[in-house]
Amino acid sequence: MDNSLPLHLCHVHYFSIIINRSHAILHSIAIAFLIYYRVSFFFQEIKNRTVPTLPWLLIFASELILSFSWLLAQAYRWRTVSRTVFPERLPSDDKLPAIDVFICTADPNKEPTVEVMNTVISAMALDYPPEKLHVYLSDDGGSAVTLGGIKEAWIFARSWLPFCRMYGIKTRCPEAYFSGSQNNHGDFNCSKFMAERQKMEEKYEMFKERVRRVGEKHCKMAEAAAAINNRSDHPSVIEVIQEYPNRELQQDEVKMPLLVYVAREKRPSHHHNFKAGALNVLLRVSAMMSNSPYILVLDCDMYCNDPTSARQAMCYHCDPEISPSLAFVQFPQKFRNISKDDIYDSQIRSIFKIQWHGLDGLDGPVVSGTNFYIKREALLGSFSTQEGIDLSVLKRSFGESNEFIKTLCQHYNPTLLNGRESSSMLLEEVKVLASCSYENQTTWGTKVGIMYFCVVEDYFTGFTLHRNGWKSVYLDPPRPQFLGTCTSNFNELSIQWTRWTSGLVQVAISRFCPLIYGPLRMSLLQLMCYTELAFLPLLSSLPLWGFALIPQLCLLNGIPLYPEVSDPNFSIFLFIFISALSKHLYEILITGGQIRTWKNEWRIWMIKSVTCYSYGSLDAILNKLGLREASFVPTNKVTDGEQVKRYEMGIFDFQAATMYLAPLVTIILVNIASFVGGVVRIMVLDNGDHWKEMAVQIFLSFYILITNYAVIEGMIIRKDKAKISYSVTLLSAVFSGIILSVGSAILC
Ligand SMILES: O=c1ccn([C@@H]2O[C@H](COP(=O)(O)OP(=O)(O)O[C@H]3O[C@H](CO)[C@@H](O)[C@H](O)[C@H]3O)[C@@H](O)[C@H]2O)c(=O)[nH]1
Ligand SMILES: [Mn+2]
Repeated sequence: MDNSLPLHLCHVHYFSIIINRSHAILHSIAIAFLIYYRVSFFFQEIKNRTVPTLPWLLIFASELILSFSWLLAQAYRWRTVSRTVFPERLPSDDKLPAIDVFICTADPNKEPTVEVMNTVISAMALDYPPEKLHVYLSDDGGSAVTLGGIKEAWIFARSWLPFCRMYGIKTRCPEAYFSGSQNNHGDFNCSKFMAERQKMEEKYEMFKERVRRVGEKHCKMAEAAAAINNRSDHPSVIEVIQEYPNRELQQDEVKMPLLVYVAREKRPSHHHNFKAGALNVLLRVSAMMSNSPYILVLDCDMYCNDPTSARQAMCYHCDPEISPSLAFVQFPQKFRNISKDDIYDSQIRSIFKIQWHGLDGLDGPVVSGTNFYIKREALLGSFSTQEGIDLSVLKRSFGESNEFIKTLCQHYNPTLLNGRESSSMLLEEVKVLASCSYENQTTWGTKVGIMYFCVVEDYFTGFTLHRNGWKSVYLDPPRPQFLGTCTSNFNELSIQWTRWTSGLVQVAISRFCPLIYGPLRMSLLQLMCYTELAFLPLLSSLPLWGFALIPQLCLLNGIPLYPEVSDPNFSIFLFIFISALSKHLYEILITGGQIRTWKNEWRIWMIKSVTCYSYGSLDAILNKLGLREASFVPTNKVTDGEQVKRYEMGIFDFQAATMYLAPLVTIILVNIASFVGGVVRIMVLDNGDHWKEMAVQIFLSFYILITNYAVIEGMIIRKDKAKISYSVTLLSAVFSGIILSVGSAILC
């Protein structure tokens, strides 16, 4: 390696910085004018006021909250960067550090085994020395189907890995490779390659067939055993799928990474802490078996799409200058099933294309659940330098296992895998580490490992790491390193976002609230970003409810809340509106989006704010009051053909729980009523004199209606299965009637 050449480069986006900062200044000035306009109302004498105080106050509160949220979000725009790496400059293979890959799965019914095994195989096929790669699959379902599946995966991988290595295959997830287009054939068109490929494909089909049969067999057995649900009640099962290297390799033998199946013990009496709990078990089990200094975490549906990600991440972890404070390298979540329209913003565009790049210019992105290479030491600490540290202190933190505590010392080398006798001892020890009572009276999940506090373990773990002074890096190379399946229907999306927002708000309203827990421990800008995320659900849902109801109720009752069109103050509102829309459009266009992306993002933001963000916030508040328990319902990865088709065609699928639809439809009905009512009122009652005063409110209703035209269509025009059902519309009509009458009585 030539030491003079850097392993990576960081590009600061100066142009964006100039635009962002100038825009932030202009927009702030406009907001200041708005506040002045609203506040001066309260200095008028009460008898001169033409508008009741309550609606004025409410709409002002909505404007303030939204402005505050906007202000926090400016931190992401302060210093945007992107990065390039040079993996070819890494030291030779024998000097590379080892990596453990953690893959989590929870339910073979929602997470098809073949898909999970594709992720496992793609991870085994990473372009990294196989003796330095160890793949662990955590099965929270404790399912025989998954165990059977992983054994089949091992067998298939024995032929698949050499094939990929030999022909330099880039797409090493077999399903993606065989279902892909011609460009997957690589540079090899020779007949030998084609014949090999054909053979591989047959083997892959056989593999799938065998996995399917394992599934069927298990299904029958479970039926026979009266379908005892042992998902939440079973002992731990840990199996090394192939012991390696427990003997000398034969010359022609394929070098394979270590593959381990781990189902931790589950008992109804013990809280299992969802994915965070599973990852902490893997942290302990892997410490005994391979104890690699770096860990790649993957969701079961996120396969490695480019085998070079490990080397790319090592360009940072192996750089002695930044490595000491670097906790993890995060890759974006990307999805293979994003449609052109992406009506639900399933790709979470702004997070992965804008916000994380912004954080990368500060102290680094938030842990994003999957696709990150994290340093074991960042999660567990390292105790080599602190000699004389009391063993009992370590035990209080890490639990009773002496063997595990040994692994925390630097330069510990797990040797237990060698030899049959020691390996059965090892399996006994790891069973203890995977038992559900192991963490009792320890600091697992509170101080060490992945954090338990909320269901967004990723956000909270990232927050804790940054608060402890660690940094992170965001790497978004042109070829997606990992590809997953996104939620592509409204119901799943709502479930997922309700879970996320509930977790985030849980942090926001706790003692870990970034505003209390963060200051002095991290930079102001980084803190603003963590605050923005934690409060996002509240800061979007509250004002959006305000904007969707207050001006409308006032419009129906002839109360103006905004300046007249001819009033100079009108331009403040006009400016803020146009400034917000055009800045958003600018951000989308420079990151490769299109105008329709812009339209879709506005719509889904409005929809999510009044549905899942609201429910998530409520859930967190009830949780805080002790009225509800946190839950982590994994998303369903089994796709329904019709739903997929609708998503691809950009048609909303309203086959969702009434709970998610009702607020949305109610708001639309209120807006239709106020728009029609407002216009009629002005035309008929006021002979058209008052339109100037009411113009903004009429426009607001109109804007909400055209943006959400899809909902109106689903309610009135569509006849298909996925339209909004009459019962939902009827229920919402009742709600909107109540809102209109009670609201008018209170407000006006
Ligand atoms: O009790 C559980 C629940 C889930 N999982 C696994 O966690 C992963 C993520 O679950 P998924 O249902 O796919 O949730 P998503 O909403 O897609 O996950 C996002 O949000 C989660 C936090 O809510 C993060 O953990 C994920 O990494 C992130 O991709 C999957 O591999 C699951 O198998 C478990 O291992 N145990
Ligand atoms: Mn997922």
